[in-house]
Amino acid sequence: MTLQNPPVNSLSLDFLTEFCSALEKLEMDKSCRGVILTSGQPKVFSAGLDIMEMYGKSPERCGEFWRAVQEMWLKLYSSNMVIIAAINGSSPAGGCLMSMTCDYRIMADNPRYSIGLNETQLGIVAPFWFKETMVNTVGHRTTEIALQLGQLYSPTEALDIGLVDKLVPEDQIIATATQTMTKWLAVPDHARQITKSMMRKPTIDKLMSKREPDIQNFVSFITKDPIQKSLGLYLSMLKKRKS
Ligand SMILES: CC/C=C\CC/C=C/CC(=O)SCCNC(=O)CCNC(=O)[C@H](O)C(C)(C)COP(=O)(O)OP(=O)(O)OC[C@H]1O[C@@H](n2cnc3c(N)ncnc32)[C@H](O)[C@@H]1OP(=O)(O)O
Repeated sequence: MTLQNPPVNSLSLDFLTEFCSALEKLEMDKSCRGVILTSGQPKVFSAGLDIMEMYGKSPERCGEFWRAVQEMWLKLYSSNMVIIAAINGSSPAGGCLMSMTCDYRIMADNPRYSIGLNETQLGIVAPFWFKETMVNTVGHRTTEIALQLGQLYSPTEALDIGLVDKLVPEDQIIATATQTMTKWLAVPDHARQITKSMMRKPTIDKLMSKREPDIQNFVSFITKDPIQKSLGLYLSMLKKRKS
């Protein structure tokens, strides 16, 4: 699957809806046992959640958006398929979350790229299921530091902490992902799927049982004046950096 939402694959409501429906089709296709997730945009895997979906929007729309974010995470994290992330560009926040839901992460070895959950840098807070996905990936202490600082890691740093599994030159990323897929698909599906579910189920069940309160919590947090102000400042910083 190639992410195509120019310019930076930000995760808007429309894009998330389309992504989930494409993933569902693959999930139901018995002949499809694995997916390589990559970006069709230069330099960026995904810029994370579309900030415009969280800025100046009605509570109803924010709620609809957050449900789609939850759906994307649930579909990816609980997939029966082998999902390999070929991270061919920067992958902050929601982009990092998406990568962490995959079974294996291969990142292009380019020091200009970065990956991490940088929410606190925007004045927002990574919800419990973002946090738990990271704990499940890199452990509790590293997550605590990473989340409080809103740390973005270079590919080498990400490999050091286990946030990605392998670095390769960018032009070898798909070939490496394909070789890795062959190895993962050599394991009998049922045994691998039961094992994957055993590892991830507690986190998935937790969100499933708290979906509505999680949406309410997001809406009440994101629509607060100081949070809207922080997002506005961050957006203008992004635009200024460009000029
Ligand atoms: C209780 C729970 C409460 C809250 C939880 C909410 C959770 C949120 C998780 C998130 O995912 S928040 C999003 C965080 N994302 C970021 O901080 C990434 C910001 N973007 C970048 O750092 C860079 O754009 C990039 C490294 C991804 C790519 O850099 P570059 O190739 O130089 O592109 P530009 O910076 O020039 O960006 C092009 C264009 O795109 C706009 N843009 C970038 N990111 C986003 C985004 N996430 N949402 C919306 N728009 C984005 C950027 O402003 C530029 O727009 P122009 O109009 O100036 O072209």
